[in-house]
Amino acid sequence: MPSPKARSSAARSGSVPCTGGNGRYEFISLSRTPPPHLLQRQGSDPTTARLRASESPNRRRGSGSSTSSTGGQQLPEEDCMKLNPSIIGIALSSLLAIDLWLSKRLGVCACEDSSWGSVRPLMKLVEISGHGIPWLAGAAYCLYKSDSAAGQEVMLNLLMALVLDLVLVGVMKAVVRRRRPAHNRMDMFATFSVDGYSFPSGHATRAAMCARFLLAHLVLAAPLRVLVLLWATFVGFSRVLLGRHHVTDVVFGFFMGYWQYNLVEILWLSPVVLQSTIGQLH
Ligand SMILES: CC(C)=CCC/C(C)=C/COP(=O)(O)O
Repeated sequence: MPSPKARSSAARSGSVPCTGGNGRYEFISLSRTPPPHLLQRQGSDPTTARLRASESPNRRRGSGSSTSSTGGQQLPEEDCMKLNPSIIGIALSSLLAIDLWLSKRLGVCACEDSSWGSVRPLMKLVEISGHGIPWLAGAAYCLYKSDSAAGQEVMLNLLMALVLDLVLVGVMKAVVRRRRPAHNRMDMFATFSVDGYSFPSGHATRAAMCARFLLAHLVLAAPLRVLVLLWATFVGFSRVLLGRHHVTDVVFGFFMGYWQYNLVEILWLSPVVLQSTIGQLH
């Protein structure tokens, strides 16, 4: 019998124990060609037959060209690479499971019968405050009413930012196609077809982007700055409470909105650029 130490070192080195003709255990390597007397017996040994059956087609074909060295042993590259995706896969599915569980637990305003169903109307008001239509209409109205060049510039760029946000979120939703939580009631007003999808939360991206925009260009008083930050956080949180989104949709949405504002700053439309563009059009 091999000692436990020998057994564990065999497992590490990728060899399997099998009995030789004299009844003693001999170790054969899975990645090396075994001696002929063992090769003959492998077909009849159930353990080795199973292991051979689970070998990759490349290895079965005897392809020795694609190898990498691990601990002195030559292992096929594909075996080394399989390890990482499985670790990432396990981490991702664990995160997904936690996300689903947490989102379900937090969806306390998903319908009137839910545990916090009585505050659903309030949550829906918060939802409207982060909806695209009031923001687009508000920015367009302020642009129309503004009589200073600086005010018009800011409002025009806010409009551009809102349209950019709708486009980027729409593309992302269409690519990822994550379904909304099962407990969500699809009773939102004015939605695009991609809003049937969940990832990322459009309200969260808009809230994060608009909050940065307001803090940078409009709101100066400290209490109002705090209020803007609280509003953005609450808009994101309300998405999960209403059962509209998973937690990860909102967290990603906040990051995406924050990053979108950087893009808005890069693409900023200045009056000089606008005038020269209009001049070229004429
Ligand atoms: C019709 C317009 C102009 C915007 C749609 C806004 C909307 C309904 C986004 C969906 O947000 P969530 O992804 O957070 O549910």
